[in-house]
Amino acid sequence: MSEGPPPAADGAVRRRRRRWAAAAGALLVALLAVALSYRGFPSISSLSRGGGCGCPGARKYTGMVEDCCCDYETVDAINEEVLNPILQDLVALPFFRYFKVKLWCDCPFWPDDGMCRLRDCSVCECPDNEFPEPFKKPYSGLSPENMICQEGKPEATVDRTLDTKVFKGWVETDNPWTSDDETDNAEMTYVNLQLNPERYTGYTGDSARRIWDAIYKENCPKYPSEDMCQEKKALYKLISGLHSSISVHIAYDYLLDESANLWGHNLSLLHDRVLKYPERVENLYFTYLFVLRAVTKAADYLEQAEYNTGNPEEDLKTQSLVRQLLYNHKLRSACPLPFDEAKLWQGENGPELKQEIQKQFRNISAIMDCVGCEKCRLWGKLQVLGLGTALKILFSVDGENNLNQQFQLQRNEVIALVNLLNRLSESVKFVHETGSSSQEIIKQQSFSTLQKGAS
Ligand SMILES: Cc1cc2nc3c(=O)[nH]c(=O)nc-3n(C[C@H](O)[C@H](O)[C@H](O)COP(=O)(O)OP(=O)(O)OC[C@H]3O[C@@H](n4cnc5c(N)ncnc54)[C@H](O)[C@@H]3O)c2cc1C
Repeated sequence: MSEGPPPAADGAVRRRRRRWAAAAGALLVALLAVALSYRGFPSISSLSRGGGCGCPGARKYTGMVEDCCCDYETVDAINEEVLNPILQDLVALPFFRYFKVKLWCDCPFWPDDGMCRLRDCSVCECPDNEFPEPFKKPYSGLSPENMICQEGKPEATVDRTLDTKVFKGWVETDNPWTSDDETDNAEMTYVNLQLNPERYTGYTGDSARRIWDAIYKENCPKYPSEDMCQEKKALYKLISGLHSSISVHIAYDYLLDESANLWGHNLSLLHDRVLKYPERVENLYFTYLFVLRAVTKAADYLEQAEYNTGNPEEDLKTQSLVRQLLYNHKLRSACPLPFDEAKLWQGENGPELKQEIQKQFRNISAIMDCVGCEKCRLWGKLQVLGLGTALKILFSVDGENNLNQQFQLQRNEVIALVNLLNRLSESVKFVHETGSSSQEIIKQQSFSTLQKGAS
């Protein structure tokens, strides 16, 4: 009697094993799909969102950006080919790299916020010798007292080093959409934005959450239904789009290994905070188009503005890049009206609604003084001023929809506006480039976790 199975039976066993493997594979895929949907992943069909073939990994966002006049494909193409390269060069030039800001934490809402007091030196509890020497190096422009007050997080500190270039002043004018008085120079300092990239700072927990909660709950609640008016919906989307962009920058430049001071992309953070929620990506594109519309609407004003910093070569370059940004032929023909602001404030109660929303936005701007991390406060203030400037341009000071003769921008508003556009452009680019690959990485991670669990 032979001990092993006959050759014919051997083939049958192999076929049976293959069938079992196929069935087990199908079961795993089904389990994976359930697990992914449980974790809040969009379904495979919603991944393609009208992208044609519906294959996972295919481009996700197609068609018109909601409430805008330009589609996702055009935004991605124009951003990558035209806008991003111009903006990247522009923000590095002297005119756009120095931002005037009141960094003192002067929170009007939570005077007892320990986090805020501590970080701004009212209470300095950490002894200087707690900080390793290499941590101090990049911040040599700061006084030792300032170093003490960063709770061991030097990456959250603003580097105030400036070069010796001088500025030619612009008009001093206040922005009605923001709470800071932009004409008041007391306690204002200049910051070189190039030395302070927006990135991971370690600012998390209750303090950060409280800021976002206050912004959303009290000042721009998520629109509950289709009934909500367009203007309130737009305010929510602007803030949500800005929030997405901040999260994208944290994910783009993340401290991966603190002991080795290793920085890099954190794709799972990008996925968990932004990509997992299609609405957050949509709001990012919305905010980008809104700000782009403001920049192109103010084209004549911006073209004639003074970009003098005392460095003729760099200033000529600034002027030339500003013109390229404003009058780019590709942009003008592909996306002539990124957002149609004329549709807003048309109802009977338009003027009252505008006052209400202006007040809410001013409140949001005041909340920036409560952000308990200096660098986050810097970028929070800059970007909120940038949005306030876009709102001022689109719905100019006296409520007219057209820019009137008296319309004026402050230099700092223009700096904030262009730097905000650049931040949004970077976020759109990163989301577009890594969107589908990060989905794949997360899926593979979930798949191997599932496999480990099954074995
Ligand atoms: C003005 C400001 C600037 C900041 N800048 C930085 C920075 O430069 N670097 C840094 O490391 N940290 C920064 N932070 C902190 C950062 O934004 C997060 O708060 C922090 O990383 C904790 O993240 P989280 O996962 O708790 O969710 P959070 O981002 O704090 O979100 C809180 C809640 O808001 C909702 N939410 C999240 N995203 C959106 C969205 N796009 N649209 C609508 N709702 C949303 C969700 O319900 C979420 O649970 C900043 C915070 C603020 C308020």
